[in-house]
Amino acid sequence: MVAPCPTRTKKTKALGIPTIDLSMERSKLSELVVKACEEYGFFKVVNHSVAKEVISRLEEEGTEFFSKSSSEKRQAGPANPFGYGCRNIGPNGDMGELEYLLLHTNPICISERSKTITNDPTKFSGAVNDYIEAAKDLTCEILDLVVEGLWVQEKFSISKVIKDVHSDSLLRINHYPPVSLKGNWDPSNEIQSDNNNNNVGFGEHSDPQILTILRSNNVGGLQISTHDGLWIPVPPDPNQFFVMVGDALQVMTNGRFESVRHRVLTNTTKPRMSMMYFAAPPLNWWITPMPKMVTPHNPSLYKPFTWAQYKQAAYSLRLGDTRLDLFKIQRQQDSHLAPASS
Ligand SMILES: C=C1C[C@]23C[C@@]1(O)CC[C@H]2[C@@]12CCC[C@@](C)(C(=O)O1)[C@H]2[C@@H]3C(=O)O
Ligand SMILES: O=C(O)CCC(=O)C(=O)O
Ligand SMILES: [Fe+2]
Repeated sequence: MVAPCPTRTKKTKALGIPTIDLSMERSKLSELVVKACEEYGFFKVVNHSVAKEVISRLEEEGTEFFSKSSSEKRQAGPANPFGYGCRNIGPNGDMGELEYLLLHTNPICISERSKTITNDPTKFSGAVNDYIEAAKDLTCEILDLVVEGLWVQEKFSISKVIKDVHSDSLLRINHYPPVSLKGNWDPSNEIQSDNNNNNVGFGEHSDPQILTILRSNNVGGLQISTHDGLWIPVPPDPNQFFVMVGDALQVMTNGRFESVRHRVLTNTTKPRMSMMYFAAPPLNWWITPMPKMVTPHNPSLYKPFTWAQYKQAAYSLRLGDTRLDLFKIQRQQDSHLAPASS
């Protein structure tokens, strides 16, 4: 038997994460974006136009908030689903080694929620709103490239649903304190560990939305799963952004893109802080494949559903569940085959 060589596998795969330079010529750029979405559902963007100061202001607000005492932080919670959450993820018993702030991106919601988060709500909401605007612009730029690269009908736009005032996009700031390897193992809790006994900060899942824009400090832990089920560690890069295909974009491309499954393992010595912008349509928006993605040879794989229906399904399930299965159209693929003889 030939044993696999773990170092080699890790190195080769780490190099495999696509990096896309947004300053490139547009037609080549859209081609590369589509290729990365098809192959990994994940890529890193460099040469984006988000100002460093917009990133550092949100980072400072996050650091200040998470350094408060537990009782102060709990005043902004519990997360149901918005607000401060600690270890509980979602309503169905999922747990992770993290604490977080989950916010709706509507400016009125931000301004109300900020009052429970900090003594200087104007400064906090200013930093959050500026970051959201920048992340939204980056998302729209990428979605326009997706549409161009797929050669879908002229004038078709996914970015317009993200810009809609009723968009249901979210912002999450995650903080993963360092956790020693199995150090505080407690038989009563539900924290899982991977095969190497690393603690799971945020369990395996895909994001339900259209696209996620992720940025973290210089502490690693994020891993993505390839289509063949291998976990690839993503080296952190605080000045750049990572882009993830979500379930809704999988449907819009009729399965040509697949949402990327990902997870976060905790570091043993350093705290990780990450910020995610989850780009979503308005609640009443129908999620269906784009016109050119459906042909007689390539019929729709999914029943039509609204974003509200999909969210309801997501919140009724566990973090790691493949919720899109609920909306798949079952076709008799092998109907031309003779029934198996008994
Ligand atoms: C366990 C859960 C947390 C989650 C809602 C869910 O029931 C399943 C999806 C989870 C997720 C993953 C991406 C970000 C997030 C905010 C979302 O929209 O879906 C979270 C939800 C959450 O933390 O509330
Ligand atoms: O914290 C991270 O790096 C990723 C978290 C994540 O996947 C999420 O919040 O959906
Ligand atoms: Fe995620």
